[in-house]
Amino acid sequence: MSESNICQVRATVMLYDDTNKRWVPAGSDSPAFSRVQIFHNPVANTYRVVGRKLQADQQVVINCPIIKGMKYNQATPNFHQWRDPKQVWGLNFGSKEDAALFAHSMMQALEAL
Ligand SMILES: CC(=O)N[C@@H](Cc1ccccc1Cl)C(=O)N1CCC[C@]12C=C[C@@H]1CC[C@@H](C(=O)N3CCC[C@@H]4C=C[C@H]5CC[C@@H](C(=O)O)N5C(=O)[C@H]43)N1C2=O
Repeated sequence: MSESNICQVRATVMLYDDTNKRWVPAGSDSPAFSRVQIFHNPVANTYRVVGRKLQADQQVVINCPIIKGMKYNQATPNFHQWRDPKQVWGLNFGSKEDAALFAHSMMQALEAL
């Protein structure tokens, strides 16, 4: 099924480690930038956030469905976060413009679900 890419930004993808009450970089332990995209599947009308490390290995560090009614928290102009059933995701954006672009697409997706 073809998915269209509705936005693409640079961000460090983080997960909140509830046990130790701290943020850890998603994927291997190097907190490096990833290319984070929101994909839309128009047939199923589903959206998901996919992030791949910008480094050579292109490791997928996030592949998270956007769930109807999800709360997207813009904690600061550069750091946004949301909960999924299992964990809390955080995006530390490379720029405030990237953060605003991603938030706009996320809001569009949440409104369309
Ligand atoms: C009801 C609910 O779920 N509330 C959630 C938030 C939420 C609300 C509504 C809908 C969804 C969600 Cl997810 C909640 O509050 N959560 C989710 C897990 C973590 C946290 C809990 C406690 C800590 C205290 C401090 C605060 C925090 O984490 N930051 C402050 C703001 C930016 C600041 C920026 C960057 C990151 C990079 C590393 C660390 C640092 O800068 O060194 N850091 C920070 O310190 C960041 N917390 C949270 O956000």
